[in-house]
Amino acid sequence: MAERPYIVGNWKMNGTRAMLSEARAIDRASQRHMKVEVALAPPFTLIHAVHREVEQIGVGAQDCHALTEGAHTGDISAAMALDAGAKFVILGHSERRTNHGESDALIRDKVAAAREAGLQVILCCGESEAQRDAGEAEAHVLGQLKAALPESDNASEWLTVAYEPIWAIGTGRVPTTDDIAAMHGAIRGLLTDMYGDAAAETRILYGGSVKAENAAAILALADVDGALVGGASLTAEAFLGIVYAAAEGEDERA
Ligand SMILES: O=C[C@H](O)COP(=O)(O)O
Repeated sequence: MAERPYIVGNWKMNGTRAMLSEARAIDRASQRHMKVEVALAPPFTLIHAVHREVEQIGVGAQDCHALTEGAHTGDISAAMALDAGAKFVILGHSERRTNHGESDALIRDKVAAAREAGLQVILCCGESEAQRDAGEAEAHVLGQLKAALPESDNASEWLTVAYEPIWAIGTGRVPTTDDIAAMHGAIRGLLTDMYGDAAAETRILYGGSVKAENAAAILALADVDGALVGGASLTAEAFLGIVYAAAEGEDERA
């Protein structure tokens, strides 16, 4: 079991400087709950501003290019994200895979680029509703991870996995706790096969319609080490409800 629960807010394509007050409020409140690690991934345009605004929480990017520099209009390299204040990058999110046609091979290259630059990686995986209905969810998710991860490396120092069933993202629908636990157990098994006992330290987040109301039940599951939160990370009030649920869970376990 990883040391502290990790609650990460992914602002997606939301946020202007007016939202810095939300980041500040999240940061200040999180300082009173040090048993929980909290981070935000704002859009590229706000990484530097959020980094300057906060004292405690981590700041990350939502994507990076697989190359270090060059003629790639509109793209951002891992080193640029790091320079702006990011300490991690979310890679392989289903919205990148769907909207930008990102393949497992490209995501593998991006993971390598992020590591080379010194960024931690939150690697996303998740099945569609059709894949789950066909009984292919686990094979699909494990296949995504195998395709994107290096085989001989101690990943626990830089890797976080986020399991996000596509059909649960932004829909208000959440898998059963049994289904979440089964998938997280399977992911832990794969990481252990790949990286040995150190895989116990790799955090596996759940993402998909996490809110204050369902966070405690999800975070209490075996092999769920935190949450990747979209919509409910856009206001301090909603996001902190999840942070507080994680903190209360830690208090109960203590
Ligand atoms: O990255 C976050 C996930 O896609 C979850 O988004 P959501 O909390 O809005 O369902």
